[in-house]
Amino acid sequence: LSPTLDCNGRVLKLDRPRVMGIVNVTPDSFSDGGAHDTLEAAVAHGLTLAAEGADLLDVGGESTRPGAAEVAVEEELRRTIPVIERLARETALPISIDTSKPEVMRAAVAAGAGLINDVYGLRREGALDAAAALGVPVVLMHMQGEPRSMQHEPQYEDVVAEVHRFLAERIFAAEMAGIAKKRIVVDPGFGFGKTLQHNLTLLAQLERFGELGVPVLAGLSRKRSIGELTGREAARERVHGSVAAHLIAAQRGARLLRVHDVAATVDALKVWEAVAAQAQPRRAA
Ligand SMILES: Cn1c(SCC(=O)Nc2ccccc2)nc2c(=O)[nH]c(N)nc21
Repeated sequence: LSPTLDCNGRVLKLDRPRVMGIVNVTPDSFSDGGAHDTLEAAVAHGLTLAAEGADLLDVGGESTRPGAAEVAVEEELRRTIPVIERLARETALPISIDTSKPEVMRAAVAAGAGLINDVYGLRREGALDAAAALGVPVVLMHMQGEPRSMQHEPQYEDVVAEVHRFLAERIFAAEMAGIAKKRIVVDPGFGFGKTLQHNLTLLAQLERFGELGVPVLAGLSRKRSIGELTGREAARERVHGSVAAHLIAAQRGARLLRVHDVAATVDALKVWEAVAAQAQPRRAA
């Protein structure tokens, strides 16, 4: 299986695990907080990630941290569109828009984005139709509950089965809305309504999601679970744990990895690729 995604003219080959670099355009992610500075800093960061070897860049204007407040659509547009325009001009990389709002999807694709990354799985009003009309690939992610409340004692009978069923349903809904299966990527949504144990079970059984017949994206970078396992309080001190987790995800079939630390992840994947290339199954004599 070596699918390719046509991201608004920029082709993303999924013949091997690819690295999605995170470009947050939220004032809290840059010290100054001023709009212009935030824009400049976000663009500079995106270019740095491109230089580090990212295969695509994920631009997001609304923090989806547990308990985060909703951002108005005008504010989300003000943050993301200028960054997407600049990055689309200054790099040849596919750019994904991290949003759940149809208006932001439309404006982002018009500005040069070629992939919709929706943590809400296109469940907002009008999102499915907007994504279908835009004709770009989509990432459908699992979330239990809402960002505000999802981490209040999340519970599952069988987390893998329930996430698997949700993703199968979202694939079906997307296909019914006119989104071809070859334009769909799924994602178990690490940290979105999951305890550490749930996240570990999902990672250990990540191959299960390959049964859905579409590429799998994994995003564990610097998340709380990594912090809990390593005892690293500060997000920027979770690089090593994040690289380990994403290597495991790659070994268990993930073809897209959403990361902050591109250079470190690219190096780890190079080592893994070299060994994986060795272990080609011997042809029957
Ligand atoms: C937009 N987005 C996010 S934001 C949450 C985050 O990074 N939290 C976080 C980051 C750093 C430290 C602590 C928490 N996570 C995913 C994901 O896992 N998959 C897909 N497809 N998109 C995603």
